[in-house]
Amino acid sequence: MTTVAIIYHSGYGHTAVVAEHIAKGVTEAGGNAVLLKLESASQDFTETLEAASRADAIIFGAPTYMGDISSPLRAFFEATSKIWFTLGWKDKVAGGFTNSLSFAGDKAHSLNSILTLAMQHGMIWVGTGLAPGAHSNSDAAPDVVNRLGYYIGVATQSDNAAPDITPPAGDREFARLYGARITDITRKLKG
Ligand SMILES: Cc1cc2nc3c(=O)[nH]c(=O)nc-3n(C[C@H](O)[C@H](O)[C@H](O)COP(=O)(O)O)c2cc1C
Repeated sequence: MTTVAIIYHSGYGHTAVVAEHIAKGVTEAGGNAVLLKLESASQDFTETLEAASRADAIIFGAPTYMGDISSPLRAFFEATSKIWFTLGWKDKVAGGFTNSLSFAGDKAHSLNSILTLAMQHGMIWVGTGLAPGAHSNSDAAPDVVNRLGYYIGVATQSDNAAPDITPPAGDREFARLYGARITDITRKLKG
């Protein structure tokens, strides 16, 4: 079975909702989703590194804080340097997601941080593979998939409200489709 590790941080629960919908997509596509939540920048990453190394694909996610990925994911990235020395994750499939408050909010910078890490490891990056869901603000209703128009990875937006109601349905569906896409592509590549 195709195993997809989803390694993410979420300070207030909104990015966790996105991670859970990616996992749903993985499962629905017949894959084995392994959700690995990072708690802090100073935690011991040993078990997460080992679980990631066992997976066929790794999807990294974090909220955008101050225009970049939050510090636990950055610390985890630095902890992958020993794996980088041996190119241990070369040709694993990779993807990324981020959530933030603003519609833009410099989320592209966070996705590029994740993409850079994946490329340093020689991984095979999978973008969203979706057309933009909206071409104007008036089209960008909460139930529209890819309403922010992202291609590198999944970008979602949550309001200052509880994570059971935000990010909205279209963003959750965007995440679910991405999990399924990465599972299908990984299966084609790895057999
Ligand atoms: C320290 C901090 C910095 C933030 N910086 C940004 C930012 O640069 N852009 C943005 O759109 N939202 C920013 N936000 C808002 C968060 O991205 C937003 O609340 C998001 O839903 C948090 O996700 P989480 O619940 O998974 O932690 C910031 C929030 C915090 C706490």
